[in-house]
This record gives sequence, C-alpha cells and structure tokens, in this order.
Amino acid sequence: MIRVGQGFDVHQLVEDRPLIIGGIEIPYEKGLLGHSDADVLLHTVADACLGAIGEGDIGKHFPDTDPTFKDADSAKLLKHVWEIVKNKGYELGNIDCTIIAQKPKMAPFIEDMRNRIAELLEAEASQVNVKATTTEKLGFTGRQEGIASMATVLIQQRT
Ligand SMILES: Nc1ccn([C@@H]2O[C@H](COP(=O)(O)O)[C@@H](O)[C@H]2O)c(=O)n1
Ligand SMILES: C[C@@]1(CO)OP(=O)(O)OP(=O)(O)OC[C@H]1O
Repeated sequence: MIRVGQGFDVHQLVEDRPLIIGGIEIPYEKGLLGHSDADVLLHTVADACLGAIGEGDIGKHFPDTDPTFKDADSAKLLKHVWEIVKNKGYELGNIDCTIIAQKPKMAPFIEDMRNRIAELLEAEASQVNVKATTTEKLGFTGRQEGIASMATVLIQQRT
C-alpha cells in the first residue's frame, strides 16, 4: 500500500531570532517566530507525514499551549512523527519540498537540508528533494514578512 500526504506552513520573520530551516541554521538578520524553533520546513515535512497516515497535524501532537514544546527542536518533533509512521509499517518513498522566501538565498543550504531530512526520515538523500522560490516580491513572502513551505510525501508499506 502507498499513501500520500501534503504539508504547508508559514512563520513570521522577526528580529532577534535564529533562522532555522530544514534543521540548518542560516546566517541572516532575522529569524522565524514560533512557539518552537519555528523550523517552517521541518513542520511542513512532519505535517505531510502525519497527513499520509491520517494522524492529523503537528498542532494536534505538539500543542503550542504546552510549555514542553516551547523553543522545541523541530528535528526532535519530526523524529517523533517518523516513529509513528514507522510503527504503522511504512517507509519513505520520496518527499518533495518547496521553501517560499524572498530572502535569504537558500541555494547554498539546500544540500545540507536535504541530507538532514533524509537522516531524520531514515532514507537516502536521493529520496528527498528540497527547492526554493521567491514570489517575485509579491505578497507577504515577497515583502519578507514571513517564510512559507510546502511538501508532498509518498510513503510505502515496508516489505
Ligand atoms: N529564497 C530563495 C529563492 C530562490 N532561490 C533559487 O533561485 C531560483 C530562482 O527563484 P525565482 O523565485 O526567481 O524563480 C530558484 O529556482 C532557486 O534555485 C533560492 O536559492 N532561495
Ligand atoms: C510546533 C508547535 C509546537 O511548539 O509550535 P510552533 O513553533 O508555533 O509551530 P506551528 O507550525 O505554528 O504549529 C505547531 C505547534 O504546535
């Protein structure tokens, strides 16, 4: 059996926060605001995985009202989600992700993000794709008020 899931997330860009995307800290003048470390890409990956197994979303599993998850490392949240996926008997087919950001340039960090996501999903880097796009200065991402991310995942029953 194969199943697919999709994820979408947005976080606001603010001063005095580190910019962590795909588990990688990116040197930049602003960072993403959230209850956790606000890693918009890993949240998207987690939501896509939860969607694929019909288990809701990260807000259901890690409520932002719970102090346990204050400044949480999103890599740990994704690892927990992946344990649930594995316990249901699935492995990764492939995942394709898009970061939507006017700035900074993601290209120098994409390969590290790809490798980190592959590591967290216990897969090969070739099963993971990460890309980035601007919105040509249009909308909230174009005005650099926030960064968005989307992902589509395919999981398959282990043989
Ligand atoms: N934050 C970003 C946005 C884009 N890129 C790379 O630039 C290419 C062109 O982007 P457009 O939005 O002008 O189509 C895109 O394909 C990415 O390779 C980036 O690195 N960081
Ligand atoms: C990850 C959680 C939990 O710390 O908080 P945030 O970092 O605010 O992220 P969001 O994508 O808004 O929702 C999921 C939350 O429950």
